[in-house]
Amino acid sequence: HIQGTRWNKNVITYSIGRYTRDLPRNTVDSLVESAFSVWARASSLTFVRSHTRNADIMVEFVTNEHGDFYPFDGPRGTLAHAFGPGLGIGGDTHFDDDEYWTAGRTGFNLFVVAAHEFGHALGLKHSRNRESLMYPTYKSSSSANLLSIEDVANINALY
Ligand SMILES: COc1ccc(S(=O)(=O)[C@H](CC(=O)O)C(F)F)cc1
Ligand SMILES: [Zn+2]
Ligand SMILES: [Zn+2]
Repeated sequence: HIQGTRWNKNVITYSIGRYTRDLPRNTVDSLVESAFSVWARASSLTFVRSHTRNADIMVEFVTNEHGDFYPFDGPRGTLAHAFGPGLGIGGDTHFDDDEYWTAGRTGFNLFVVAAHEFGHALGLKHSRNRESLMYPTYKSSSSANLLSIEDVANINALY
């Protein structure tokens, strides 16, 4: 994902394309909004939802081959991916719809995975700190605010 390192603006738009059938649409909308607000609360960034396809961050649920060079892999394995900041596909965030997406502790928690992916969409890399949201492996953290001190420091070092 060869992209720039950061967005050159503080107001970032997102839109939601194809949805999953695992959850009601308005649940997906609110979990996505909550995942963005985790980063908004910790930084000077603001996220605005748009209903056009030319938003900065396109959020979609897709399976297998889906038009970029990173096809998904069926159930388990890769859960999602996000491109770093940039024009076009930059920032776009895809969720593998062969996973079972939930708002709770079964399946994969959409809020937790989205918050991690949006970290990548903002330009953050993985952390080696198990407490960090940007640690490379999934765990269904129940805590309302997922960010570690390191995550807050990293997003503020970037913006
Ligand atoms: C905590 O959030 C996540 C952890 C691990 C993943 S992942 O297992 O899909 C990961 C992709 C990623 O780190 O974004 C893997 F390389 F595919 C996604 C979100
Ligand atoms: Zn993709
Ligand atoms: Zn990651």
